[in-house]
Amino acid sequence: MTTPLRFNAFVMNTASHIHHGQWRRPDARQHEFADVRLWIELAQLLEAAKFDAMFFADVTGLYGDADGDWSVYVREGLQIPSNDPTVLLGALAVSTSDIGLALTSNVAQSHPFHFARQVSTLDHLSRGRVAWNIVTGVQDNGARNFGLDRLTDHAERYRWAAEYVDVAYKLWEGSWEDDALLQDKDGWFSDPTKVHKIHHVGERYRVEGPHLPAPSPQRTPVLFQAGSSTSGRDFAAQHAEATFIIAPNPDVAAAQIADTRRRAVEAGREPGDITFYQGLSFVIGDTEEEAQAKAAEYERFISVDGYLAHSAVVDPDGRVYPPETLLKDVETNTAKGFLEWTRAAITDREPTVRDLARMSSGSTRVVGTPEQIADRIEEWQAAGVDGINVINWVIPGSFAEFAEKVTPVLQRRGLAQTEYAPGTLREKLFGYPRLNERHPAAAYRGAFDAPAARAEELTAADA
Ligand SMILES: Cc1cc2nc3c(=O)[nH]c(=O)nc-3n(C[C@H](O)[C@H](O)[C@H](O)COP(=O)(O)O)c2cc1C
Repeated sequence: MTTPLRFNAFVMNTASHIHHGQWRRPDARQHEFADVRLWIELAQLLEAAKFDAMFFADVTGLYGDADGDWSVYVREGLQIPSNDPTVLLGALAVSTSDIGLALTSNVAQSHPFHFARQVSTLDHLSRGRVAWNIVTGVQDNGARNFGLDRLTDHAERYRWAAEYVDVAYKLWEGSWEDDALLQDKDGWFSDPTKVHKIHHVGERYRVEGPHLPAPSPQRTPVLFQAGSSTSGRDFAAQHAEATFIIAPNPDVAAAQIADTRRRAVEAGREPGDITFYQGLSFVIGDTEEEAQAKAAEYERFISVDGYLAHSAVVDPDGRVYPPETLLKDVETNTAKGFLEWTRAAITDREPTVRDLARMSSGSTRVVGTPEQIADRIEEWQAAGVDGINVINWVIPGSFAEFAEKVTPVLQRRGLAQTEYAPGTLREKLFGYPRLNERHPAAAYRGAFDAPAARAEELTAADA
């Protein structure tokens, strides 16, 4: 029995997200990203094709030695200008009914009390379709935009993330009991004995509570995570319901999936508690020759400067390493997972920073007919991948073409859903409404017994 894979449209609220230079193509409309109609049109196209979610990446600054020459980002529209995906998801929530809405937010950009409230609000607005891609950030400039001197050290970023999600779990899962909200026009709006302060006191945060929103359909959003270093895998193993990887090939993916699932079991979860989404982009032709010709056409628009800048591997002082630097000589504080993947994929020699940049653009590209693309996707599924984050070349064209030509082939093979399951995003993806009992957030259900007031005190006051 073939298991359908999950398909997310991997996008960003900017003109040049991953495949830099493609916004210049005549058929590209990603430069219209500030116009909500572009996104509503795309969301409805994806929903008609039964995509599982729109997955918005996001960053809070510029890559590389942005305090040096950062003109490349501005020239290339490389994630600047960019708009906030969290705000955009509100508009998409009211323009769709079933597709998931995933946003990326890093732990330095928003206080967890405020972020938890934003997410609960979106989960209410979308009737339970929000997901959060937990990231720790990758940019010195992105950190300096929030008062830090530079990007926090890699290991410390994950410790920070652990406290951040702890605060959010307490607010989402523990502050309000399930039957606290009454809305009784003859009595109380909510039962004060069932709404609790969380009194979080930690290394980075002190949060009294209670959570201001009443429980949303999912309470905790579906939890994605992106980060593939060993620290990233440990974090994913403990917290993620789904993790986003961009492995260079199915063998490297299989090894990472097995390792992360092993860590999940060590963390008290089950191997199936965590799913894996591989990032892939597609060049589709009715014939192999047509696909190859289209790939050559995309190559014509590629911005090498953009790829080098985006994969900017910076040294601890924030200086971008020269492209010919051997990766074994690189000491970086940013995304270590990409280095590990490059070194796992290129084993006949020591790879360089240029190899990493080239891999970022090419290794995830699948070129062929719809049937050949479906064959490749089956190979990734055989490696243990549960879903695909579809990376676009052009918006909306890349997704329109995938939906028209590849999705029907996948559906015929049982590799893509033909209908949405009922319920919230978590129910659609995993078959149950709340985080399961093995997730650390579950420990906070009923954990705060100091109600706003004791029932007997209130009864007396009421008398
Ligand atoms: C596939 C993938 C996608 C990522 N997307 C983002 C993103 O959209 N925004 C962001 O700030 N960081 C992103 N990151 C990096 C994360 O911030 C991560 O927490 C970390 O800094 C790098 O992860 P690693 O060193 O564990 O691989 C991504 C990392 C990976 C592997």
